[in-house]
Amino acid sequence: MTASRKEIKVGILGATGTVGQRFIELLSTHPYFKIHALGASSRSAGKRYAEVTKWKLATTIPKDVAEMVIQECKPDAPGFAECGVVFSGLDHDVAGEIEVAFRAAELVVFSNAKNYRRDPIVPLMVPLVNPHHLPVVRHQQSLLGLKKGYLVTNANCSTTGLVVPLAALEKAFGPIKTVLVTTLQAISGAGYPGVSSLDILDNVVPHIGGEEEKIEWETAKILGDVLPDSTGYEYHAHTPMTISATTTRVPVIDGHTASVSVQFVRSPAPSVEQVKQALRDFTCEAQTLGVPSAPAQAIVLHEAPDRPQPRLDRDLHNGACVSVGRVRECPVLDIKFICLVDNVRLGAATSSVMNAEIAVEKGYIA
Ligand SMILES: NC(=O)C1=CN([C@@H]2O[C@H](COP(=O)(O)OP(=O)(O)OC[C@H]3O[C@@H](n4cnc5c(N)ncnc54)[C@H](OP(=O)(O)O)[C@@H]3O)[C@@H](O)[C@H]2O)C=CC1
Ligand SMILES: N[C@@H](CC(=O)OP(=O)(O)O)C(=O)O
Repeated sequence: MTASRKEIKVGILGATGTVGQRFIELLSTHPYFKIHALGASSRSAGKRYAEVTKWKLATTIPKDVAEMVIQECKPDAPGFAECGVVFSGLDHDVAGEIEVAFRAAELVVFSNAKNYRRDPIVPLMVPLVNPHHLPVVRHQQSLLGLKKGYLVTNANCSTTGLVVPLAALEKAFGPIKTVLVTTLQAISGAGYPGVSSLDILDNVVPHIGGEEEKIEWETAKILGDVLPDSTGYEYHAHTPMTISATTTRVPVIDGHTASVSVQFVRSPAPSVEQVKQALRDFTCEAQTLGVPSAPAQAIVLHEAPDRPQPRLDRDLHNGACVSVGRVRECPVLDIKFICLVDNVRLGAATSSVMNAEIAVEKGYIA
């Protein structure tokens, strides 16, 4: 379906960072996206990618990328104007102004940063859950007087790992009423150099600034509906969902784990076996569209009592799925389970790439 697509040139903003490096890795072997322009801060601009990037992946820097010269993050910097898609892994301190400048220059931007996730005309899209939110970009364009440019964001990495199993459960059993979630988040979530080794080794840090609030409100937007005229979103409006999140940082390099308890609106609640079956059976639009980065299985259900584990399970389906295990009855709510997401792949770069692939497949990228 996608093998015959013509090449689309892409740019990467924040190309030197933690998320930027995953973009490079994923896009350097992509069937039709072709890395064409790289942007980072003025500290890096004008220099060769390999010269300034503290490459932290086990793979080597792709040869042609290593030699590329990094540009300033300006839409008129060499290369960006020719790009059909610009991916952003920019620090949130600077993402706000830069991303809207690229959009104003009629470029299509897929961002990881938190800045515009709450914007009522910007899709907050988790590719395994809500590609049906994409049509709101047409309203975004008409409000801003744009013909081609628009902005789509993906979710916070912990939110992403949570909403995939929640979406599967809502699809099978109807609305969820209450969610309690406690995360154990990897250090790569804080970017590079991130959390100091003296803070995180032999330790658990029970606070990640702003993270709990993001999980709580983002989930409601993602699991909500598009308004009938595609001019915005309803935040899980028919049946308000109460979510309480606690977030912690743990000494894991990649992979955010979460302990989740849910209560359904319906009573009696589904059994543990029914919940497991619904998680196993979950399929999503990214898979039916057949986009190149879609995992063969969106949710991998683990039966072993000690799985999922970040070190053992984060690489499943190239980091593009969510692992779920330890599904059991909850004596307080209805059901509880553990889930795991690769925070830098499905939690960040893979979601942006898959979102853009979905946009290509649905005709939103020329
Ligand atoms: N890490 C993760 O698991 C996740 C991260 N995110 C989000 O993705 C984004 C990137 O995160 P991450 O890769 O971890 O961050 P890093 O700190 O590792 O990388 C930040 C990038 O932003 C660039 N940058 C910094 N300042 C400027 C500037 N003034 N102008 C232009 N570019 C600049 C840096 O370039 P230079 O090297 O030149 O300084 C670098 O490429 C953030 O918004 C983050 O919140 C979202 C989900 C998960
Ligand atoms: N805060 C997340 C990563 C992140 O950057 O999130 P956000 O994109 O929502 O700011 C973590 O530390 O693991």
